[in-house]
Amino acid sequence: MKAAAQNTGDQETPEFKKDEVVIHVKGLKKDFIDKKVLKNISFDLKRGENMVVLGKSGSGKSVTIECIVGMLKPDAGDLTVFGKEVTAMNDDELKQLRMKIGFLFQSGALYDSMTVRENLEFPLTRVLKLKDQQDIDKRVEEVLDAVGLLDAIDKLPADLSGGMRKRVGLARTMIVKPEIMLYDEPTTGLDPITSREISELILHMQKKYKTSSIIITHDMECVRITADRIVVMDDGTFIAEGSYKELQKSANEIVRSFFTETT
Ligand SMILES: Nc1ncnc2c1ncn2[C@@H]1O[C@H](COP(=O)(O)OP(=O)(O)OP(=O)(O)O)[C@@H](O)[C@H]1O
Repeated sequence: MKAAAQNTGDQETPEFKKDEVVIHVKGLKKDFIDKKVLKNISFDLKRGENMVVLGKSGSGKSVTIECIVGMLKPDAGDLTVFGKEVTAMNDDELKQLRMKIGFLFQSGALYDSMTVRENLEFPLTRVLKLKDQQDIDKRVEEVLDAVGLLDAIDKLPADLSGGMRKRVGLARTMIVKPEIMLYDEPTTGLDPITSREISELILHMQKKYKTSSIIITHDMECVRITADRIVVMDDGTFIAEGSYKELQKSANEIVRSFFTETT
């Protein structure tokens, strides 16, 4: 059997400034009426880096991401994306920001009545407002090739497996070449082999498009394959940070509990 790919942190063609910070978070706090959800979150995401966030259900992972894209307003702390304070952005600036950030939701969220090609054309014509059909065809074919699904170009989502739909969802997000990718449980609901394929694809897309990513997952195989760096969240704070190998040996019981099934 082929050995699974693993993130070595090496970039194939480092055209970008090494160590450039794309997301800077310091002392982030967010309360809801009866609950302090984010108590003190700080991290920097660097260009081209895959950062995995591990944490129990309800620890505040999704709330952190919702603050980053300006869907939720933090109560305190610094939060800059590409050097700009998110909380100070107006609607236009937020719209611009969101064009540079791709989300991959659990469902993949494809339009059922559209073919794969039409699903992929949609962000090009609606978001990027492209008109040149040759350019559109080229982009659609390139991204489908990257996810290994060129043969499925004229199929409807209903004719694809769950793993294939997830691949098309990833292709549809990547087609606008977002500089930052946010993955919320990308392998949930998939069998182990398909999960591994999706994880390897996330790694492949990082290398091909030089994206910076935050990956929320409980799938430790996905963590092992994709992560340059892992942060562990518990009760609204980060309690540990390191590589897979480092955290696997952690003395902290909560941190180690994530790794017990795979060691
Ligand atoms: N809009 C909201 N209003 C009130 N409470 C919220 C809101 N969004 C999230 N919460 C609460 O914040 C806490 C953290 O939620 P969050 O979705 O960030 O957890 P999570 O770590 O992503 O969990 P999971 O792994 O289950 O997705 C939960 O107690 C949740 O109920």
